[in-house]
Amino acid sequence: MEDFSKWFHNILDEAKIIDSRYPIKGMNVWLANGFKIRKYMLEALRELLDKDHDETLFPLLVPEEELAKEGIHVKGFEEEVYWVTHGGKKKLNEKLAIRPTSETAIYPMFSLWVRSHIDLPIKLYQVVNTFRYETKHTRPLIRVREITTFKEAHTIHATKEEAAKQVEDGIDIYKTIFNKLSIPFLILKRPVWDKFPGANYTMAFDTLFPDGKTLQIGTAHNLGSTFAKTFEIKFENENGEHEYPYQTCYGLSDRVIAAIIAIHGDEKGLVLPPIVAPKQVTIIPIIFKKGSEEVISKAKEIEKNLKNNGFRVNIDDRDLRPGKKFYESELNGTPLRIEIGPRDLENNQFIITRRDNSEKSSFSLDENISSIVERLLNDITTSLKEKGEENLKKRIVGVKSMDIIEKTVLDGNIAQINWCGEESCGKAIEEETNLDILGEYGKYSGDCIHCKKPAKYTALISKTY
Ligand SMILES: Nc1ncnc2c1ncn2[C@@H]1O[C@H](COS(=O)(=O)NC(=O)[C@@H](N)CS)[C@@H](O)[C@H]1O
Ligand SMILES: [Mg+2]
Ligand SMILES: [Zn+2]
Repeated sequence: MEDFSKWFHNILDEAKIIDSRYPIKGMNVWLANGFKIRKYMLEALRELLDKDHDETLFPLLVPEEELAKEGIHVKGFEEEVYWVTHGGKKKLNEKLAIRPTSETAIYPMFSLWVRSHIDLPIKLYQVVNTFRYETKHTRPLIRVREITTFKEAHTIHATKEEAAKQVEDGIDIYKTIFNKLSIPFLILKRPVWDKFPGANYTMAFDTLFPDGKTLQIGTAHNLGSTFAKTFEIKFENENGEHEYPYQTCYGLSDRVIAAIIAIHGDEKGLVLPPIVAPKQVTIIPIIFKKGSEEVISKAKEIEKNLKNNGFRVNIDDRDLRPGKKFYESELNGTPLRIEIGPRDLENNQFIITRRDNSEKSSFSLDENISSIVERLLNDITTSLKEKGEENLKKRIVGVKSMDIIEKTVLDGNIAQINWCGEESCGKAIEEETNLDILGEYGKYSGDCIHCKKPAKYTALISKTY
């Protein structure tokens, strides 16, 4: 809890996820191991999105006049935008923004593409790097200035109802991907003062880190027709009238990788859900002088069988003590480790150890090893998810009076409080506790914890990144 930050930075280094020594603050290098985890996470995400979105790619740079068009939006980002002002030695006649997010790159093109209702809906996404000159404390993967893994989906619809449905679809996609990644989450409607600049409302996914702080790991926004009006996006409906369409966008980032590392990791290192593990099984042959050829050939046979069944498997046959190999496979979060030595051959067995709960079991070499591995990997995914959800649920603590909110949060919990729902009261609560209201969370009667007026619902409040 207390030195979570030290643990987190160490593990990024020792498990070769990123190198944060790049000479620009908030910008880091993806190392091979981390890059694979990111690759497999994006593979799973694309598989979901590609069902009914088109992947596209828009330019990195946005003309200043486009960025400035939507007043509230630009207000929300003006402190964070990086600017390009020169081409070589020549001063550009118009400043170019480096996208902090891509509404202002994409929507001028929507205005060219959308003419009639038959052009709708459009559902596209891109996976790009975006840049935000974050002034709050930057942290690798958690709060970066180059957001390297920014998946942003943007959709446009003929009716308000369709747009509202799309926000729900975006939420379902995020539920599915976070469940696949065994990341526990809460879904909350952000208070009006904390929604995405230019949005009608923002639905956010929060998860809880071991240090008791919550991290917003994804958001889905209903943009209404605000941007359509600003960017002159209009369509001719069936009766030949011109209407403004309705839009949504939903995004996630490098924070998803941060959550996988932070929530499941332990003192030995990473604990990876199989879906993103660079190696899902590592075979460690226990070799002595005599009998080593049989052990190696059996290991090769097992490796071949697992590879043919689509598992990411390797044999660690380096000339190192087994203990060192165990240590490394645990540090890297490899879900399953197979040990096989001369005595196991005599007993016609092999040993499998799970990384998530260190459970060791032996199996006969005559059994179907691929179905054993398949079952164990599924068990790991499920148990990581359940353990995470259980811990998160346990950490939501009902609080009845203002003066114990802070203590509750300092103990690593999220406080659930009665709230009247008034903005002024909500902001006063945030002010007094120096915490953030995450949003509405469930129905409740009783009085508001702060102003004693009748509560409209309960809200969650926490320390946030
Ligand atoms: N500095 C940052 N570092 C890492 N992740 C970030 C950072 N800023 C935002 N994010 C993540 O990016 C997600 C989407 O960002 S956002 O501002 O909420 N929404 C958008 O930009 C919309 N255009 C949807 S794509 C956030 O939910 C958060 O998880
Ligand atoms: Mg921000
Ligand atoms: Zn109140």
